[in-house]
Parts: sequence; structure tokens; C-alpha cells
Amino acid sequence: MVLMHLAETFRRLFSSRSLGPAVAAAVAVYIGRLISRAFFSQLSPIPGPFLNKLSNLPLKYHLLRGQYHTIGEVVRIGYDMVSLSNTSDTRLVLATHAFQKGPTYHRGRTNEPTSFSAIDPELNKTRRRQLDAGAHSLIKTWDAEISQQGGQARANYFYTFHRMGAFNILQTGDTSVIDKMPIQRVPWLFPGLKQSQQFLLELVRDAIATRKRLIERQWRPATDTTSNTLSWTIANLLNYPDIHRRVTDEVWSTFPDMTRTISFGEAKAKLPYLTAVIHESMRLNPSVSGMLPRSVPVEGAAFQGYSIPRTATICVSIAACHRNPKTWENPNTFNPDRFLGEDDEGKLRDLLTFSSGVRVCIGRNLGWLVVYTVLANILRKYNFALPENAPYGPQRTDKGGVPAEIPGSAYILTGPSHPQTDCWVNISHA
Ligand code: HEM
Repeated sequence: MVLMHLAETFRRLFSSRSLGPAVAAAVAVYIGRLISRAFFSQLSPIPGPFLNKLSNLPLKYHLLRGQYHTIGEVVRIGYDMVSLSNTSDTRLVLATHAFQKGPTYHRGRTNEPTSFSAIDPELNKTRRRQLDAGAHSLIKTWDAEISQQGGQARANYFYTFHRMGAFNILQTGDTSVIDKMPIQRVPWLFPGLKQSQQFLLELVRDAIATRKRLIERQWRPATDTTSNTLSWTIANLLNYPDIHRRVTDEVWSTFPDMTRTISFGEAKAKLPYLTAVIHESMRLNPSVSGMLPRSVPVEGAAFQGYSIPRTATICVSIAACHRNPKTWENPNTFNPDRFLGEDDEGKLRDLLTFSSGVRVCIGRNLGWLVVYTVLANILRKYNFALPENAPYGPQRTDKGGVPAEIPGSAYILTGPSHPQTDCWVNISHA
């Protein structure tokens, strides 16, 4: 019915005297453009499904379904887009500011470019410095106090840390925020109180509004990456009961005293199998997985013998690199042992979980801290078991006999697509 309607509309357009030639010309131009994209573009020699050569729509469809390319190391994933899955090539793209982040990073995000979305290298460097500046200025302040006080300083670290994190006071010396704290005054005696309260209220309202805006736009990269990593690790352990048992045994036998929380340092130093489990989970399901677009420098680029013009976009796909069969044996299998062998250092170099180069994740230490401590403590404290009617689990395998993975999205950040059905677990105290 719809097709008939469309056909009739086209017939009318073409037969209309005034519109007919214009529409025919537009269609001819469009078809010409498709032919040129497919056969005469500089990207034409690059392998990839035929539809990808014509439009970027198939890419969007595949990303929404959680799929990324697995057919080669340089693949045409759109009419003007290529994706790499060779780790060395990918590191080269990420290494410097030569391949800047693509314009999509900032489109539709926050008003102000953040350290994540800033495209301009200079602005990004400033943003990264601003985050470092707190620690840097703390060190400078304490160094100065130590030398002034003859080698030993009396410092209140609580206030120092607070000031360092909040509003960059140590660096700028601007303490107006603290000075206006209402709790520092006796309310009814000071006329300036109303003004101070107003100032603080506006500040807080502003912070809440910004946070709400980010949440509404589902833009919480830092917390999402960490919580997605945790979700994927639990999902993988539930799919592989032997590995689950082995990692739990390691935590139990290493830290039998349940009254003490396992710290990050302890977990990292004393739980090699948990470390391998986390690496393997981050390999199989990197929470920042794909479509990290990079603009090609004016002089163009070449990878694996294919030249890529500056008009194209290179999409770095961490997920595709992590499942490249040339790099990883049986890439679709969850196998932490690959990080325990003799070449575990080499294997770690092939991981791009936190990216690499100039735009490497600046929150990776915090990410590690959360992932290690949460996993070590919950694996020790709880038994996890899949409910009887769980849609995924070791009983459900794919054609290769590997436990089927719960579906995930693949659009920059990757988490389970249907947590409302796929992420249930029964927990009890261990
Ligand atoms: C397991 C947790 C995490 C993973 C897997 C992860 C991964 C990544 C990756 C792959 C990138 C590069 C993205 C790109 O090139 O577009 C990145 C960038 C970034 N990450 Fe993380 N991240 C994690 C946790 C965090 C946390 C906890 C924070 C903040 C406290 C954070 C803040 C950032 C920022 C600001 C950038 C942009 C850096 C820049 O472009 O200069 N990340 N992260």
C-alpha cells in the first residue's frame, strides 16, 4: 500500500510539466553521487559491504544493534568513514593531535566543551591541566609550607583536599566561596547573610541544573564507563561458572577476614586472577567500544596500503581491535588465562580499553580503583546465581559453542542493551 502510494507520487512528480525535469535532474545527480561514492572515491579500494560505500545509514543501524566490523583491519564502514582494527595503526591515530577528535564529539552535548568533548587540542590541553592543577597546586602549597616551617608542616588535609577539589581555590587563591559560607556566621547578627545564602543557593542550583541536564541527555561518561565495566564483568562470570568459581576462591582464600574491606592496593597486588578477569572483561566488552571519530590530517593518511583522504573520517573501534583474530586467539571467548601467560605484558599492550596517546582517559586510575574494590568485595561477600528463567547463561551457546553474549549497544559507550530483562541475578551472602 505504502509502496503503491510512493510510486504514484513519483509518477505524478515526473509527469508534472514544471517539476518533472527538475526532479529528474535531482535524481540523476543523486544517482551520480552514489556511483561516485561507490566506484570513484579514494576510499573505493577499501574493502567493506557494498551498502557501506553508498551511505552511512547501515553503520548507524549496525551500531544500534551492537555490531562492529570483524572482516578486516581497514574497513569501509560508511561512504566517508573507515574503521581500523589493527592495534598499532589505532595507536598511531590516537598518539598525537594530528588526528583530532571529529566534530560529532561536541554536537548536541553540553554548552561548554568538556575535557571529553573538546576538539581543539589547545582547549583540551587547558582542560586537562585544570584537572591536574588541583594536585599540582596542593603539592606547591605544601612544599612552600614545609620549607617555611623548617622542614615539617602542620596541614589539615581534609580542608586542603576539599579546597583542592572544589573551585580550585589553592591555585587561584579565590576563597570567596568559603568566605561566604553561612555556617561561618551567626545568622541573625550579620546583614550580609542573606546575600551569602543567595550566592550559595545559586551556585548549588546551577550545579544541580547542570547535572540534571547531563543526566537527561544520558551523558554520564565517567560513571557509565565504570558501571558498565562492572556489569559486563558480572555478566561474563555468570556465563562462565568455572571462571566465576576460580576468581571467588582466589578472593576468599587471599582475604578470609570478612570484617575488613579489601582495599584497592591490596586487591591489585594480591589478586592476579581477578586482575586477569578484569582485563579480559574489558577486552571482550570495552565500555567505550567504538565510533570514536577522528578527522584525517590535511595531507591524508595511509594504513595497510590504503590511502585515506582528508575528507574521510577514521572511526577508531576499540571493540573491533579487541576482537581482531590476528591479535587474539578465539577472540569471542572469555578467557582470563590469556593475561596470565608468559606474554601477558605483550597482551596488555594490545588492550586499548582506556584509549592511548594524547586523548587517553584521564579518569583511568579512578576507574581502576572503583572496578577493583567493588569486584573484590562483592565477589567475596555474595553468591551470584542466574535465575531459572534467565535469557542468557552457560546453557545458551552460539553456533561456535561459546556462551551467547547478552546484547549490547556499540555507540561510543557500550552497556547491556536490555538490562531490564538480561541483567537479573540472585544474590545471597557467601
Ligand atoms: C572503567 C572505566 C573507564 C573506561 C573504560 C574509560 C575509557 C575511556 C576511553 C576509551 C576514552 C577515550 C575516548 C575517546 O577518545 O573518545 C576516555 C576518555 C576520557 N575519560 Fe574515561 N574511562 C573510564 C573511566 C573514567 C572516569 C572514572 C573518568 C572521570 C573521573 C573518566 C574521564 C574521561 C575523560 C574526561 C576523557 C576525555 C579525555 C580527553 O579526551 O582528553 N573516565 N575514557
